Amino acid sequence: MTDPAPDLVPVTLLTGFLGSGKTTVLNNLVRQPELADALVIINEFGEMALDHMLVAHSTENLVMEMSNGCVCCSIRHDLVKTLRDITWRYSRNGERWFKRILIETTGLADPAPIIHTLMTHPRIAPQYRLDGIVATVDMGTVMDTLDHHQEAIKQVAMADALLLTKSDLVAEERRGPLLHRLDAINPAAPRWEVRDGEIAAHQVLGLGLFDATGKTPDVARWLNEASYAVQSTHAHAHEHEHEHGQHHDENRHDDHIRAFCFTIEQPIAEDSLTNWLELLADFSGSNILRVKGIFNIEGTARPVVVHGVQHVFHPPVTLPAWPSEDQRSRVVFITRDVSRELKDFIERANHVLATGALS
Ligand SMILES: Nc1nc2c(ncn2[C@@H]2O[C@H](COP(=O)(O)OP(=O)(O)OP(=O)(O)O)[C@@H](O)[C@H]2O)c(=O)[nH]1
Repeated sequence: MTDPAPDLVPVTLLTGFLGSGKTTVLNNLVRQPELADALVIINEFGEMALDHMLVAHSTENLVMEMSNGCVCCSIRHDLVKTLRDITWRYSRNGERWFKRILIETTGLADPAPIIHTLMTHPRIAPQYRLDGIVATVDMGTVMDTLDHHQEAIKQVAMADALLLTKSDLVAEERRGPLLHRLDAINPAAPRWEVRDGEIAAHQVLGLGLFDATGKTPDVARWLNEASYAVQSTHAHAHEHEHEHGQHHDENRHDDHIRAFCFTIEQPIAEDSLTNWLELLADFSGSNILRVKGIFNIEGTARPVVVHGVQHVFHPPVTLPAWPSEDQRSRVVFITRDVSRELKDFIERANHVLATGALS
């Protein structure tokens, strides 16, 4: 297990569908003192690179990436190159001056490949860590967007925080169904209503579990397992479902998203966690969108946290202390297209965690 590594540069990913207000938010964020030492990377797709003109950041602190070709491949390639080069390109007197990075992705991006690059690339992972995924959601168009665009659902499902933009354009009676729909996709992420990009930097920074100030990280917020209506039982799963009696169009993509939370009462063996991580890493499907867990390991006083995007996991991190009285192990899965096979797999993973037995 590793200790939280304050020397890794935190990276915040700002995602959200086309026109959902990312640049407006970014523009507001970069004026705040917390982001004075941030390097901003804007990834634009296609011919028209306009976003950077809208961002009121010193051009010294701004990197524009232009992508053509396949969104996912070119983003991955460009990002690796940019992140590799910026340490020397943006150093003063031989020292890197920026303390954090903010990446605005193109609205069509699936965030997963970008996150995988940050977490696994041999030249990138040792230098950077994902601080959080923030997704803007245009309240005016989100229903339609979610109906038609898988990427938008993935952006919402994977986010650590949702910024609900343009609420001024939404009639009061439309808000309920809209929030309900977001509940079904990502019940745990905190949501902030944002008018014309106005959001305090501290609400979108430090969403991960590392805290350079040495404070105990806010695991409760990170895991937010209360939103899954967890009742304490032994290794028991609770599925976050739509409310009964609700009728949805069967073909709606986001009806395929489910969130599960497991709680394990007894401390678990370290081997169980190792086996569990191996099992998940071997899982070949991409239908596990996000996994987060906090673990009480036998014989240790400090909790271990793990988080993964699809089958890629950050190395487990030992926190300085338990953040609250609750010292049970808890795991959250956000999944897509929950087939019988996927359910069986999650059950098996759960069993491995509770017992350590791989079969
Ligand atoms: N009414 C209203 N308009 C907003 C709000 N936030 C952003 N907008 C407008 O929405 C439009 C799109 O905002 P952008 O910030 O460019 O969106 P984006 O996600 O960066 O767009 P792409 O880069 O094209 O994906 C702009 O005209 C903004 O002025 C809001 O809270 N209310």
